[in-house]
Amino acid sequence: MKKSPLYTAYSGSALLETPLLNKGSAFTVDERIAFNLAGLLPPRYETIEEQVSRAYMQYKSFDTAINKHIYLRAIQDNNETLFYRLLQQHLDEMIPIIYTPTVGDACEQFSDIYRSARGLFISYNDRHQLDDILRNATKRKVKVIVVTDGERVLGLGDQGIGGMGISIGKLSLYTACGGISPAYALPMMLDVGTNNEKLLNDPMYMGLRQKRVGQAEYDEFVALFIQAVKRRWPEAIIQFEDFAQPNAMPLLQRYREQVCCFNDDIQGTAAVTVGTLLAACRSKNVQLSAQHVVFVGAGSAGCGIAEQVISQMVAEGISESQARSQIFMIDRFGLLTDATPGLRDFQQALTQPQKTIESWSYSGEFPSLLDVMNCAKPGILIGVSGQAGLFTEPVIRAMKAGVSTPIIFPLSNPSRQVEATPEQVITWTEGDVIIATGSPFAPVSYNGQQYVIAQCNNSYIFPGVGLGVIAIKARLISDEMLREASKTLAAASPKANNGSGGLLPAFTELAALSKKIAFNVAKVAIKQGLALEVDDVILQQKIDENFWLPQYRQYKRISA
Ligand SMILES: NC(=O)C1=CN([C@@H]2O[C@H](COP(=O)(O)OP(=O)(O)OC[C@H]3O[C@@H](n4cnc5c(N)ncnc54)[C@H](O)[C@@H]3O)[C@@H](O)[C@H]2O)C=CC1
Ligand SMILES: CC(=O)C(=O)O
Ligand SMILES: [Mg+2]
Repeated sequence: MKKSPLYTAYSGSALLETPLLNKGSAFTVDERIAFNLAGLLPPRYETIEEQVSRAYMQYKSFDTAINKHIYLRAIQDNNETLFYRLLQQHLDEMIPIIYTPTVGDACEQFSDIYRSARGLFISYNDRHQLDDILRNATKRKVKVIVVTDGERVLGLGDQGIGGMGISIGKLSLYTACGGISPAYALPMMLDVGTNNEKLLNDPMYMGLRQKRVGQAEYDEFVALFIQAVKRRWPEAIIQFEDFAQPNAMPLLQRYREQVCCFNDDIQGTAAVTVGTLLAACRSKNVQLSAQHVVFVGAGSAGCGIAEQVISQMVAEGISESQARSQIFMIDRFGLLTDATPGLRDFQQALTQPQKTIESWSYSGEFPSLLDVMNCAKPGILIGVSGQAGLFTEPVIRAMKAGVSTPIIFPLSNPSRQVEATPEQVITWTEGDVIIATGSPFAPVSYNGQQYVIAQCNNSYIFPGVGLGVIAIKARLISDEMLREASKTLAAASPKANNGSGGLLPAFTELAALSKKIAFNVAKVAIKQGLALEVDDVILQQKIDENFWLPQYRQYKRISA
């Protein structure tokens, strides 16, 4: 569909320096005259396809993933349309560069590799100038904000201001896979200090050089931030990303009824994991509600997934207490039971009664992961601990001894934090396994068979949810909407539908999948009274209209 012309007052070098508007060598002869660009560009006019060819050639010349990341980010900061066109054409190859695993390195090295401004950095010291700061944003019509405080970046711990890398990466996927115009997407970083000594002692570190502020100051700061966003962009979605466990759930509970927000690590991860589990169970011809499920890492992601697994089991017809009895949460000190001290509220609801384990054989104070494998005989094992190597050979072999075709999801990111590599899991189960990981892994060959490794990552969920919410201006994001996203994902599984192919659709199909998720999620929002009613035809039209594509528009000049 050809877009209408875009009217802009920018011209000359200001136009070339505005990434949302810059077309570089693709400015036409007429535009070069109309916008005072003559002489500022090499004479030859180029199409976006020609620009993509050059950019890809340059991209290929970099040897390391981090240098490729720096190069792609430079294009993004220079010409967003070209960046997304390049990404669209090489999605499989470039997603691991702009997102996990390489984004983890980019967050760790954020200050070292910093090049140019993007998004908003809001430091605690600026808490009384929030309205001014939000007014300074280069984008006026913001519809999606990804905000982090950098305290738990992937499985890499406190990265302070480096968390901005993850906000940028998530929003790149919102655009590349969910069609959200980059003009509407704003990454944000709340800088409240860092407890990472390495960063505090690093002369290059660009964030506040102090320990994180105390809880009362923190809560007040976040409250001021939420109020300021509500004043400036009342309809914007706020995606909380990579907040540490003490703040993730409390912030979600505090704000989810006040603003259109969600926590990606709790809710997005739950939606993608339950969707992938449903696909796995379907392809194995079993019910999720018949499984014992073990989680390693009873944090934001683990407890978020567990609660959604319980809802799904109840929807399949078992009682809630039965469903809870089938969930085994393991953290640093072993299985969580009602005798485990110091648990948070959301963990307490997921403990096993001590009396359940009375007949178990174990030696420590609480059963270890290996004990749980031997005694609970789970069909499903999920890793969300952020700790590499926890799924050891004895653990996987013990699981396999208790069940045929175990479902094993080591979901921690980035790749180097994975609980076990797909190759290890496939070898130790002798190839009889259904596996998905959080970061991308290459297919594994075992005994003459190729195993495609599904990437169970919340990036399958948030672009579509965001698109649906924006299309109908939903007021809030409900659990039911996220459950619908999960169901839509499960229904798109090639393996569950055809008995072969990947457990999840390929990333290259994510744009089409996001539109389906958007449609279904929007319908639920309408049904729940969270958005104005529209019929299906109009709804589809709104989704299509909101789906931005990386193509240049013709520019017309308006006087400043
Ligand atoms: N695939 C995906 O889409 C997603 C993956 N994740 C990954 O999950 C991991 C955890 O994220 P969150 O739950 O938000 O963090 P979190 O910090 O809230 O939870 C991690 C939990 O693991 C526990 N843990 C640490 N060492 C352990 C050990 N040796 N044994 C058992 N438990 C241990 C911690 O005590 C903590 O409770 C991260 O690596 C993150 O990258 C998170 C969100 C989405
Ligand atoms: C994928 C994601 O959100 C995480 O690892 O934190
Ligand atoms: Mg995250």
